[in-house]
Amino acid sequence: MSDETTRTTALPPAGPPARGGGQAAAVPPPPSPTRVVTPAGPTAMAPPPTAPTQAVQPSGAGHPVGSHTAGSRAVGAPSVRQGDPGPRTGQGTAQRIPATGEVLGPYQLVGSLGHGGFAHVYRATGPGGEVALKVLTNSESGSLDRFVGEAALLERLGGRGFPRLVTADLQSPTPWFAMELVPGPTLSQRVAADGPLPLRDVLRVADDVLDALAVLQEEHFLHRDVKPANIIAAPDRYVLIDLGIAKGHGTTTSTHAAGTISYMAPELFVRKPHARSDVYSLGLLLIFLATGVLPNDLNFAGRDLTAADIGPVDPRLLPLVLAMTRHRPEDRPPLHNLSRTVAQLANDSAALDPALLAAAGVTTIERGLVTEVLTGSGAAAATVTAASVLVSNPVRQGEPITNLVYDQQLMGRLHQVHGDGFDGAAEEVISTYLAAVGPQRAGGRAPAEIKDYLWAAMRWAPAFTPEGYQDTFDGWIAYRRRHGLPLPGSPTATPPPRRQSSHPAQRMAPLTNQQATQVAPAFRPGPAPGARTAPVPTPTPAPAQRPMSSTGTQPGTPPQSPVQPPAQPAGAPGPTARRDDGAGPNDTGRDADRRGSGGGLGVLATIIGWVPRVLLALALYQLVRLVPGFDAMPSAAGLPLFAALGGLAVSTLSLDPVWLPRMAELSIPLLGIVTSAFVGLFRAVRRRRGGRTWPFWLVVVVWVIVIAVQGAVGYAQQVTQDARDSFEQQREQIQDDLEQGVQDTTEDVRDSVWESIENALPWN
Ligand SMILES: Nc1ncnc2c1ncn2[C@@H]1O[C@H](COP(=O)(O)OP(=O)(O)OP(=O)(O)O)[C@@H](O)[C@H]1O
Repeated sequence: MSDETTRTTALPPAGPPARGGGQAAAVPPPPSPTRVVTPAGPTAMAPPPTAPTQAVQPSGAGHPVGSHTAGSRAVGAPSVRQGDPGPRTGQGTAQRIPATGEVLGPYQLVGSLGHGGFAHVYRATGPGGEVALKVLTNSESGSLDRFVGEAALLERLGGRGFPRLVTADLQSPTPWFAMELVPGPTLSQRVAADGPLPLRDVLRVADDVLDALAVLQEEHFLHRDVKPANIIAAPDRYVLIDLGIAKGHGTTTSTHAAGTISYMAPELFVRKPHARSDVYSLGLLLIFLATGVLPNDLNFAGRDLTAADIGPVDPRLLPLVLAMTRHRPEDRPPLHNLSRTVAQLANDSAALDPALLAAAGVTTIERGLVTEVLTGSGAAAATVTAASVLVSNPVRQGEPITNLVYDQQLMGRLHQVHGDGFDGAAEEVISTYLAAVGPQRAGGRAPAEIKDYLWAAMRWAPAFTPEGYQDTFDGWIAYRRRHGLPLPGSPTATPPPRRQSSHPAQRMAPLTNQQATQVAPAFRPGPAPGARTAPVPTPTPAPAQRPMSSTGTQPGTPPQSPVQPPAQPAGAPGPTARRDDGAGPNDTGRDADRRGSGGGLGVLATIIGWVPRVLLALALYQLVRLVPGFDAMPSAAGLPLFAALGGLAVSTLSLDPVWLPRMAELSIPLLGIVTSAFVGLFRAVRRRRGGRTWPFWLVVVVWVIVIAVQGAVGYAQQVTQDARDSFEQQREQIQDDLEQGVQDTTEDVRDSVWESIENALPWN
């Protein structure tokens, strides 16, 4: 657009040497080794700034040319946020998508290269030749910051492993930046066209991407969206693109998990980026390149991959990809170890160094402090892409349901029903889940719509139900029961083993994006089309929201809840096991049962559920009373119930009646233990978690200790008093004896003196 005020930034011909071998560029070297900023026009050249440095800054009418700090490095988002008074804020306004032929700054758009949920990328011609021109087309909150951040980071990277930034106008009503045009298809296009790559090419991709990630790591950034569509296969190298959601290590400022779900590392689902999160995605990418498919349902498996999870892959590659995709990020090898392993593989080295693939301590560079953080939500890229496969009512980023993919409880259960081939049970699982967490999470969407969205987001292909079973929740339960598989809600629930069914139809090859797009809208014949438009009902009493089949499956069998944790073999770690510890914020199974208890039984359950809590409070109160100084507080043990129980205990155990108050006191926690155990039994029958008796046992133990200490102290006091009394007695006795002795002696002396005197008198 000719009326746009444009800043043109001509960068030096080359930054530091490209680690990824970035020799070839579609953009010829710019005419000046220094950055040139012009207010307008493709040819106008402003005087060079005072320092030969690069900076991406928003420009425009509000910013006089050269007002930015010369010599500063990448400054992007902060400058825009603080100083942009322009007409566009990037929030709340729809971004225009430019048409081919339009002019942006000095560039004319000659064709589309592709687009994501965030931006459109065009082939454009301008001064210096052809460029890839990226235009922000997403108007959601934070998009502009993200876009500016991407341009700033590209500039910092200077073409090392990534396209080199050429020019930017980030303050235009249609923000854009021009970068080096990397010729070639993306790796997803290449695999779609040619099938899996030979090992040699897979290793070259690994080598180049590892180099690019190392450069990023030096800048303390993660890419967070390593996937085939984000790597361009140039004739001489593989170039990583799309830094839109790159983020400083260890930051959790984003309110959304980010990345493309199929390739996302498990820790990103809980928004805890790790320095080795990209390693995980790259490991999956290599598997995809080598086999043409992604391993099945990784995100919620909660364990490391095994060879059985991966299609036929060159045995030399296997240890590498298994190490890279370890579930715990700290178990994955660091980048430099991986680079060395890849080099060994590429050189056909006979002996791989296994130490390189072992878990290694976090390196200094990985621990690097966050100095720059690109702000903004990265979830848009993944979720909008996934949502876009829905034909009608496309899901938009920001809808409540887009966060459901990050709910481990729900997704763990869906992963199970899907894995068993019972996609038809999913709607029931979802509706029960919504009844538990609140229908607002559905954002007015019907369970069928949500299911479609989740299936598309997870790239899950339609499953085939085993013969002889109905594709319903009840059918799933019947199937699991028949095959001796753990059932939902079993008290011994631990994660399910990854089951490779012998049923060929149940082996679900993940789809490519394209396949998912084709399949997802019509993947399931179950719900009638009308059902898709029926929104989830607004809150109604819990019993009405409970799906019919969750109240019973077969005559004489306990009811199953679709989102209850499944029973699984003991010892296996995983998402379900984590849920069972009861500490998770998404303990929807419990909630579901709480809310889903029907009618009078539900009220009864609630009342019974509170009895142990009241008893525990009373028992703790009594404990406090045992502390010297607090014994003046009124005792709950005097209540008729406890007094009667105390009396019963004394008579049954034939104790001294003096123990009556103590036994009444002790009856409180003991009654708590009994009621809690009963509640546990009651809940177990209703498939809920058992009652907890340990707090009462704790009270009893403390009570016994306090009483024992009190007894010991009392005994010691008694013994001391007795000893003191006896000593006193003895002392008095001795004193008496002494006094008597003295008196006797005195009398004896007196008598003998008198006698001597009398004898001495002359007249005697
Ligand atoms: N430098 C480049 N040279 C050539 N083609 C490019 C370049 N950058 C991007 N493309 C093409 O444009 C497409 C979209 O680019 P990019 O992934 O950066 O957009 P996006 O909107 O950020 O996507 P996403 O939604 O994945 O974040 C790419 O798949 C690629 O085909």
